[in-house]
Amino acid sequence: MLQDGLLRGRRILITGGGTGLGLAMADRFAALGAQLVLSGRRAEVLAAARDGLVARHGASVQTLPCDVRDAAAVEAMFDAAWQQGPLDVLVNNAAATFIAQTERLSARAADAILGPTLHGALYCTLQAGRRWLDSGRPGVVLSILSTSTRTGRAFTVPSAMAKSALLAMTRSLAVEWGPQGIRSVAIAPGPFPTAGAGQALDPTAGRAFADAAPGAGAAAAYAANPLGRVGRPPELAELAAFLVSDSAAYINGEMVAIDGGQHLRTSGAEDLLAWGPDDWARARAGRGG
Ligand SMILES: CCCCCCCCCCC/C=C/C(=O)SCCNC(=O)CCNC(=O)[C@H](O)C(C)(C)COP(=O)(O)OP(=O)(O)OC[C@H]1O[C@@H](n2cnc3c(N)ncnc32)[C@H](O)[C@@H]1OP(=O)(O)O
Ligand SMILES: NC(=O)C1=CN([C@@H]2O[C@H](COP(=O)(O)OP(=O)(O)OC[C@H]3O[C@@H](n4cnc5c(N)ncnc54)[C@H](OP(=O)(O)O)[C@@H]3O)[C@@H](O)[C@H]2O)C=CC1
Repeated sequence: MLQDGLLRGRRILITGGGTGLGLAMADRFAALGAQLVLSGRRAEVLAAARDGLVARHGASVQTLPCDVRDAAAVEAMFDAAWQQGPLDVLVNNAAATFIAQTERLSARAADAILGPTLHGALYCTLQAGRRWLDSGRPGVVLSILSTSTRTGRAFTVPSAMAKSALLAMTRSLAVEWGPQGIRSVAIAPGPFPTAGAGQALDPTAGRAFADAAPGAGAAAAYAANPLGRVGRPPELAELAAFLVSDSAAYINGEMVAIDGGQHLRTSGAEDLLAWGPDDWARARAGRGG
């Protein structure tokens, strides 16, 4: 249990902060006293997240709709955030993925994943880093990656590539920006049953990526995990709160996996090797394509 008020007064921008793991982090950071800046493409999703955080914690929450694929829009978002006060922490959480046979990916499909996941996180990191360096302020960049950075992952190749590149960014900036008081850290989640991940990774409804309680469709996913379950978003949020806080002041350039040890056994995607053409056709149809 982290100490009350651990993040009091810290201003933290979370990309993709209106849903899933981003919202779980926002909730925990707010409970620990942080002021939040939430970004994502959908203004109405951000507004609903802000209303909930205000109701639950009386938190200070700024919402800044932004498509992180657009470098100019990212710069404008950081200008708007900094106008209300300097940020202390950037959480690179926004990302996109879907399962697909790699040889069938069009260039647009690859870019739909690389754009937000890799370019978006880099654009945000550059904007935050420049402002911290110019003002001599310390800062923390926390990037939400994936255990694919350790295992690779079949059928989600652009996502695995983007997350691995961001791990390289985390390690490189730890050295380059560390002397100026800017820490770079990362979390590699295993399967956490958010709505976004379910939609992106399990279009055939419950085969491999099911909801929190073990059921028939989820049996394989649970059996694959040494701890016999998927992750709970508040567990990841607790780790994130620790890593961005001063309690982790000597952690720099490190990635922490939170997956019950699953990646030591499987990347999570091997079951898809058994899929035949009908399975893939159903998966494509599941997204309306
Ligand atoms: C089942 C086993 C899995 C094992 C899992 C193990 C452990 C889990 C590890 C998980 C690691 C990472 C997880 C996550 O990132 S979860 C977060 C997921 N959240 C999101 O993806 C939210 C954002 N998503 C989106 O915005 C969209 O879903 C999308 C990614 C599709 C992007 O939308 P956009 O509007 O930009 O894109 P378009 O619809 O215009 O499409 C662009 C091109 O991409 C092609 N496409 C789209 N979907 C698919 C698909 N499912 N398969 C193949 N191709 C796809 C589309 O056709 C366009 O290309 P073309 O113009 O050439 O047709
Ligand atoms: N859940 C899981 O099992 C795992 C998740 N992860 C990582 O955790 C993070 C959160 O995922 P999760 O919460 O599950 O999924 P979500 O789909 O809920 O989160 C993705 C968020 O990113 C935002 N986003 C997507 N594209 C853009 C864009 N172009 N510009 C700005 N924001 C964008 C979405 O908001 P909007 O659509 O409004 O823009 C959404 O809030 C991601 O980095 C994911 O890769 C890693 C491993 C496993």
